[in-house]
Amino acid sequence: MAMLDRSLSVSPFSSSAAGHAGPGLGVHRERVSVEDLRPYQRPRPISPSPSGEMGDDCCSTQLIDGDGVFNVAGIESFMKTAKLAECGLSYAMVSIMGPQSSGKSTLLNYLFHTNFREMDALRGRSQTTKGIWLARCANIEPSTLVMDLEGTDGRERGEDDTAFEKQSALFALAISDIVLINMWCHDIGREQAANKPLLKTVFQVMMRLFSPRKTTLLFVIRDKTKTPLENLEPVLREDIQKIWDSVPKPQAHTETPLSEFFNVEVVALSSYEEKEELFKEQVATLRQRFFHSIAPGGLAGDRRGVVPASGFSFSAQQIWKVIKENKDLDLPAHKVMVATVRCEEIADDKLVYIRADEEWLQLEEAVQLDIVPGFGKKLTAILDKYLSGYDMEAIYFDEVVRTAKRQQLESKLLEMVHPAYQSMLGHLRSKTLDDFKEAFHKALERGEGFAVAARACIQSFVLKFEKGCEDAAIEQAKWDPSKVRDKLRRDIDAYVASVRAARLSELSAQYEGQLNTALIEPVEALLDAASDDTWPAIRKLLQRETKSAISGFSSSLSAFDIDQATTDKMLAKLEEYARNVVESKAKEEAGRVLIRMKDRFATLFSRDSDSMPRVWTGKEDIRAITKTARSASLKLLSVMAAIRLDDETDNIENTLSLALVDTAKSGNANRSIQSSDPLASSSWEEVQPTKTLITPVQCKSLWRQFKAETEYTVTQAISAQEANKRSNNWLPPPWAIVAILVLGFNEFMTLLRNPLYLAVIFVAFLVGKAIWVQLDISGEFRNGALPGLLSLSTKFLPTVMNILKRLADEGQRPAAPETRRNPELDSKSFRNGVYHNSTSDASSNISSSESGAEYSSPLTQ
Ligand SMILES: Nc1nc2c(ncn2[C@@H]2O[C@H](COP(=O)(O)OP(=O)(O)OP(=O)(O)O)[C@@H](O)[C@H]2O)c(=O)[nH]1
Repeated sequence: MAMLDRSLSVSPFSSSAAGHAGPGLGVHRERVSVEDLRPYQRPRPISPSPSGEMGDDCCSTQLIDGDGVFNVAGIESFMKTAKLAECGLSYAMVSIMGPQSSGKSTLLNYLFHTNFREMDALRGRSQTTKGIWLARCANIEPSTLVMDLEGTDGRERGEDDTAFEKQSALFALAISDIVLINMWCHDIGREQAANKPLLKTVFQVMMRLFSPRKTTLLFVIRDKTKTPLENLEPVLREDIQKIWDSVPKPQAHTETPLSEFFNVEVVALSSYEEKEELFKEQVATLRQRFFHSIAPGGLAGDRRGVVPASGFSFSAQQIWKVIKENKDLDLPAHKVMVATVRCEEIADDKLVYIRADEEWLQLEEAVQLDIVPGFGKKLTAILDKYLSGYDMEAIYFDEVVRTAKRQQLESKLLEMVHPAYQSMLGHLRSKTLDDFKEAFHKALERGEGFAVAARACIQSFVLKFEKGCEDAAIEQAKWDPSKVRDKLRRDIDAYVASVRAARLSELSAQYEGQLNTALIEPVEALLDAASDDTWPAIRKLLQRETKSAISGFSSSLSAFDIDQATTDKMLAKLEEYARNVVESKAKEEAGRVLIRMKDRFATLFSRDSDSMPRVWTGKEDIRAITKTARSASLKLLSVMAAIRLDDETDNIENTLSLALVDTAKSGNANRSIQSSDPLASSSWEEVQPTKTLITPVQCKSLWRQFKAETEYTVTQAISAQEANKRSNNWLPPPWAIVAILVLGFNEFMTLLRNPLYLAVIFVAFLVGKAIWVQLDISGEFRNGALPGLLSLSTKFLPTVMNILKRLADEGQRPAAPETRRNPELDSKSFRNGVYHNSTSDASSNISSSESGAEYSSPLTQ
């Protein structure tokens, strides 16, 4: 009753309405404007359009038709026209119930300046409002929606058809903050009051709300009589209480007072038909109570179950659906359900909008191609736009639901934009890597040490990458770029390793080349001059060059900052390379040993100690020369037979010498030794197989081949020597000379006694010598005796004739001073019994020297 008392105390009609219900009453006087207090000019009743809408300008629609069908299209259109979605929670819902043709629509139109259809008074009382109509009140803050319900106890539906009445009552209670109960003044205190069944229905359906919110029931007493309201109100409240008490309640609410569910307010209005002006004034005053109705202390009941305006359409549909299905209506659960659906819708809208967002599409396209400066800020702004949009739209929905849906939206948004972020990081990574490569190469070209340059560049570019990541980061997510950074580090490290490997390889190649130059030709020369000092010299050369290369290589490696083990390994490799160079060269030379041996033999055999070609005159000891030359060749073979880089000693030379040279000397006397031939083996004693270049067997074979191939030279030399001897040995043997002297003593004495004979003999000698030279008798017989005789027989007579003719010519020619010969010249040009001019003399010299060289030419071959 305390509530009733309080309500009554604030009612403009509770005390002052008695007797003189006039304007100026009520608690909201200070907010009343002149416009509001001015009696409202009743709008002309209008007829609903076939679609159920009353017109565009009045912002109203039929929410549920007479058959209980919800007008989804109508309410969506109404929501847009009334811009309801923008109201958030700042709106109030008012509905009116009451008997049919009790002036409900008339009251609403005057109270809220709406255009609900009213009955034409001239046509008599019949049902004008069917179903439930919805309109937006004009010029009331906050936005107020009003529902005009179909009248109760109408003749049109029949006495028993109360299903729609109950459904619409429940619907109105579920969504309204204020429910106006329209009743005739004369029904108060009457047992058969017209609105008693209505109130019963209201209280019954209220029980079906699982957790009802407190609704304000504003009883509007129509056609107020002269009885003051303070007298009427207790009677009315008594009636209400009786009805409440008579309503069957669930166990939980048997003792629950009416005030638990309802704020009861009462107003009384004069008759519109009889006291229209007064009616209007009272209605204008009542209108003031609807201003700021949802503020604390306002007319509206508690706002626990209110759904945000943007969810009103969906909420109303769902409530009506539940009511139609005759299920219990759990308003808190309904509120959560509406919040869930609406927040999802809002979130889905945001996703759809962002996918078509021009700014986002441009950013997404740009980041596919290259780095986008300020990517993080741009994307943050885009995401923020849609997330704040969501927050604004969903702000009035259940916080738990709203937050959960926001998180879902954020996750979806982040999932959608994450590939762009990844793409950005990808560009950053590849750009950083490219820049690193360029800077690193430049640093190396400038001559910076490899390790120093690598360290500085890595530090600088990883820092750059991290700055880029910071630029790409968005505020809505803590995305971790460490994986990409790690990949970049791996790529950089791999690149540095590859450059290091290439540089080291170049460096190795450079020192290897240096070793090749320093070793190959000198080793070849040393091996060519095979002697006892050959391998010590090669060892010395190898040590010197290796030391030099290792020292250079080692200092170059220090710039690479590589570990000691690797450095040692590389140095050892270079050292081994140097050794391999020498060994390879030795192997190569060993492959040509036979040629070398022959060359050496030919050189020593065909040239003397002054390197002059030998002329086999007959004085040379061919056997000794051959032996010396062969020994030298054998020396070559023994030097080439094995690699001796480790200062090792072996017995190869002795073995070869014993087996190949001394065996021949000892001849066949040592047949038994031959049976244990030291060369009948494929390896040398004390020499590792890897160090063996020519095996004993190969040596033997080579020697045999060498001997066979040099034998011809020796034979040629011997032949030449014998030929020379023959050509120079024209004197008869000494015994013949002695015989001649003894036997020819008488003839000699005769000659001495007669000098004329001497002259004749001298002339005969000269003629004979001339014929000898002219005929070149020795030359003719060179090709054999028979061809020589045949040739001489043909040439002899003409030559003799020629000589005689010349003598005759010389005898007849007078001596002339200018043609006198220089006796000195004559003596020079007369050689071998014939004259030669100076030119022929020169050619004769050449020919002579050539003929002298004829003996040596076979040897030099
Ligand atoms: N006596 C009386 N009649 C009124 C009053 N207000 C309106 N009327 C008349 O009652 C008749 C019905 O008015 P409506 O406003 O259409 O009544 P309603 O309750 O909306 O009617 P339904 O929508 O058919 O239920 C009209 O002829 C009005 O002129 C009033 O205060 N007193």
